[in-house]
Amino acid sequence: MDGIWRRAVDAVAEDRTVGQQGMSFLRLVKPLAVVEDNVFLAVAEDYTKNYVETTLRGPVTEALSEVIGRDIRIAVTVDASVRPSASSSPETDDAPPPQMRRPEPVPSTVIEDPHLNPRYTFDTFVIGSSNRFAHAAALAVAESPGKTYNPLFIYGGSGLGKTHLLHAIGHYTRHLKPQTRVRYVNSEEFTNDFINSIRDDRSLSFKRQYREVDVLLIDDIQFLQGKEQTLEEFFHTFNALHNAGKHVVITSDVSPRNLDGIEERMRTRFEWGLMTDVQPPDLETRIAILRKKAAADAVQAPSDVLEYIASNITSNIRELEGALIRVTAFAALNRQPVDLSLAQVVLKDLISDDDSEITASMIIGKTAEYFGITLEELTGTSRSRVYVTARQIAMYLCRQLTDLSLPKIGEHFGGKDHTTVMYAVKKVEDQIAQRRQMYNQVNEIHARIKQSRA
Ligand SMILES: Nc1ncnc2c1ncn2[C@@H]1O[C@H](COP(=O)(O)OP(=O)(O)OP(=O)(O)O)[C@@H](O)[C@H]1O
Repeated sequence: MDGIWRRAVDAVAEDRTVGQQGMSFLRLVKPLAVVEDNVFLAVAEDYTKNYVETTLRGPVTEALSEVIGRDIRIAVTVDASVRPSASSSPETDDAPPPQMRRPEPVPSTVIEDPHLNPRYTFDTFVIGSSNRFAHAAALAVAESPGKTYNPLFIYGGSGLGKTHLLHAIGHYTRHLKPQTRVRYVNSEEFTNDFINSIRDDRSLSFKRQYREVDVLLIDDIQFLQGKEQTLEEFFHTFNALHNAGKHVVITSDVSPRNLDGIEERMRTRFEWGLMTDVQPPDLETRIAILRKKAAADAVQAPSDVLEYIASNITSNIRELEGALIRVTAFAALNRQPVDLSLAQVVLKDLISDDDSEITASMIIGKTAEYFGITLEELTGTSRSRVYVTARQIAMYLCRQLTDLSLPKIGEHFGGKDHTTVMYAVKKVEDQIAQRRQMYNQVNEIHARIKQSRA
C-alpha cells in the first residue's frame, strides 16, 4: 500500500495541479488499504480530512486510479494516533515528519479554508447592474451573519457568479471574524455525506458537521430536487440553524417558486429572508470582468481584444473567461502578441451565429471519433492514457460548451463523481496553456462539433 501511495503522490506532484499547501497536506496522510474499489486513508485531524476530501479528492482519486489501474473511490478516516508513512520526499521516507499538525497556510490576503476557492472573493468580483443587488446582499450577510436576510437565496443561470458570491461570503466573514464557523457545501456533496453517514452509522457527526456552524453556504440546491430523505435532513438542518440565529445562504439555478420536487413548506422557508437573482452581465461589466481576469493572470490583452470577446460572448461568464484563456494561450504557444486579428482567428469557431444547442452526447461522440475509440471506452473506467485524455477533454468541452453542472456532466460519463469532472476541467485548462498538442486536440474537436451542427 505504501508503494501505491508513494507513486500516487509522485503522480500528483508531477501533475502540478496541486499547490504547495495541498502537497503539504498530502504528506499528512497515511494509506491504510485497498479493498475492492475503495482506498482507505487515515489522517490525524478533522481539518486535514476535510481538506483531503474536498480540495484534494479529484487529483488523489485520479492518481490512485491511474496507479491501481481502475476507477477507485477514497475514504478518509480520522485517527489521532496516525503517523503518515510514505511520501515522495526523501527526508520523510527515512524518518517520520517532525510533526503532523496543519501545514502553515500559504500567505494570502484571504484566510485559507479548504472548502473555499481563494480566487472567489469580493475583491475579484466585478459589480454591474446584473449583480449589484446580489452582491450588496452577500456583503451585508458577510458583515453581520445571522442578522438580516436570513436565508439569503441567490438564483440565476449557469456561470453567472453564484458560487463566486457564496465563497466570497465565506472568505469575508472569516476575515472579519476569524472564529466564525463557516461551512461551504455543494448540494451533491451534502447528499453524499448524508448517505455515507447513514451507511457508516455516523448521523451524529453528520449533524454536528452541519449544525454546529455559524454560516452554512449551500450551493446548487436544485440537486436536492426529488431526493426526499436528503431534503428532509436538509429541512431539519435549516430549521436548527435558523432557530439558533445562524445564517443560511442558498444558491440555485431557478427561483424557489420554480424548484420542482421540493415541498411547499421548504420553499416557503427559502422565501423567508431575501431572494435575489443574478442576470447575464451587460457589455461594460463583461469588459471589466475580462480586464480583471487578465490582470489577475498577468496576461497582456489590449482593449480591442477584450471588447471583441465581450461583444461576442454574452450569456455566461465562464465562457467569457474561457475565450480569453484560449486567445492568450494560443499567443503564448506561438510566441505571438495578443491582437485583434489573432483573437478573431482563434475564436472563429466559438463565435458563430449558429446557436443551436451543443449537447454532452455530441461532445462525447465527436471526441470518441477523434481519438478512434468507442463511446463505452470514453465514458468507461479504463485508465489507459488515451482513454483518460479523451475523457478529460470531453469533460472539459462539456463544461465549456453546455450549461450542464459538474454532477450532471459526471452522469454522462458513467456516473463519475463531480470532483473527478472538476479535476479534469482544471487539468485540461492548465495543459492547454502549456502543451501545444493539447491545445490543438481541444480546438480540433471543438471545430468538428461545430461543423457537425452545420
Ligand atoms: N461578477 C463577476 N466578476 C468576476 N468574475 C465573475 C463574476 N461572475 C462570475 N465570475 C466568474 O465566472 C466563473 C463562473 O462563475 P460561478 O462558478 O460562480 O457561476 P455559477 O453561477 O455558480 O454557475 P453554475 O450554476 O454553473 O455553478 C467563475 O470563474 C467566476 O469567478
